[in-house]
Formats: sequence, structure tokens, C-alpha cells
Amino acid sequence: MDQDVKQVLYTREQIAERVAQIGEALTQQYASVVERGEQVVLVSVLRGAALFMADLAREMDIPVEMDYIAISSYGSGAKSSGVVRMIKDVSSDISGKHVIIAEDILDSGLTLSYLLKNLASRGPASLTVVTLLRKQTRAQAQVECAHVGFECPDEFVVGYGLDYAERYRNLPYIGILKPEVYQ
Ligand SMILES: O=P(O)(O)OC[C@H]1O[C@H](OP(=O)(O)OP(=O)(O)O)[C@H](O)[C@@H]1O
Ligand code: HPA
Repeated sequence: MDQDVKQVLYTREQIAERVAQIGEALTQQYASVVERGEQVVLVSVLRGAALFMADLAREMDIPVEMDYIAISSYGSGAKSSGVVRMIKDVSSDISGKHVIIAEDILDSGLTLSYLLKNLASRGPASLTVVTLLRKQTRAQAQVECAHVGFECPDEFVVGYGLDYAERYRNLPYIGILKPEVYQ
């Protein structure tokens, strides 16, 4: 897989360090909520963000529920189809809970815009977005993020959960995919 990567952007160590920082910040941010006996739920957007959430959850020193939602808009291509589809809903009722959406990448913003609207309609106590990567692209729907791991260049990236046609998710680092692989 390494030979298909043009440039490594974030190493395994850099990702681990940043995820730990975000986990610590969230622990502090939600400490009072937990003290009041309210529930915090981490929602991972499958499939890409599964690795990020698994690592993030272990960097948080407060009790959290873990749930999963599956959304797809890229299919097997490198461009958003523009049509966001929910493939799997969360398993539990999120009303009255503090929801933290853990996403791997904010690119066009379509996925998160859809998700925020959808989850907000269920009456959570609060709704926050944490994304590991935010792409520096001009055409992006406005999505407010509580934490961004890295501001990433406008290139197609893979690894640490991010795929191209279901490949490269298990790369331990994040890198730019060689354009000849997807063009
Ligand atoms: O901001 P956007 O342009 O909407 O792109 C971001 C979304 O695209 C990818 O998901 P994808 O649809 O490829 O599904 P996957 O997580 O299963 O790879 C990625 O994991 C994000 O969820
Ligand atoms: O750059 C990307 N890589 C992988 N999946 C993605 N989904 C949106 N942007 C990307």
C-alpha cells in the first residue's frame, strides 16, 4: 500500500499525540456534565471514523457511551456523489444526552451537515463535532467543529480509517494518495 502514497502527512505518532490532546480537552469539557449525572455519547461515523473514535474514547477519562451511524456519499470514488445516504442509524435513543460526533474528515461538509440536522431533531442535550481532519477546500458547507485534529491540504488522503474504494483504511498513518491510483 505504501507505494501508492505520494506523501505522508501525519505519522502514527503525530496522530496519537493529537488524539490524546483532543481526548484530554474533551475530558475537561465534559467533566461537569458527568458530575451532574448526565450521559455523554460518542457517535462514530462509519466506516472511516471507527479507528479515530476507538482511540479517542481511550484518551477520555470520563464514562462515555459509544454508538455508530453509517453514512455514505463517496461510494467507490474520490468525489462526493452529493447525495448523502444513511445506511445505519445509532442504536440508542440520544434525546437528553450530550452527543459528540467523531468524524474522520470534513471535506465538502455534506455528511456532517446532514448528520447535524438529523441528530438535532432528536432532542440531544448538546451536539458537538470533533473531526480528525478538516480539508482546506473552498466549496465547503459551514460546519462548526469543537476540535479539529489537523487542517489538511485539499488532496485525496487515505489511511487511519480513510479509504479509496475500501482500500488503505488500515494504513497506520495518513497520506496523500497518488492521483494515478484514482484517476
Ligand atoms: O465532508 P464530506 O465531503 O461529506 O466527506 C466526509 C465523509 O466522506 C467519507 O465517508 P464515505 O462516504 O467515503 O464513507 P466511509 O466512511 O464508509 O468511507 C468520510 O469518512 C466522511 O464521513
Ligand atoms: O480525502 C478523502 N479521503 C478519503 N475519504 C474522503 N472522504 C472525503 N474526503 C476524503
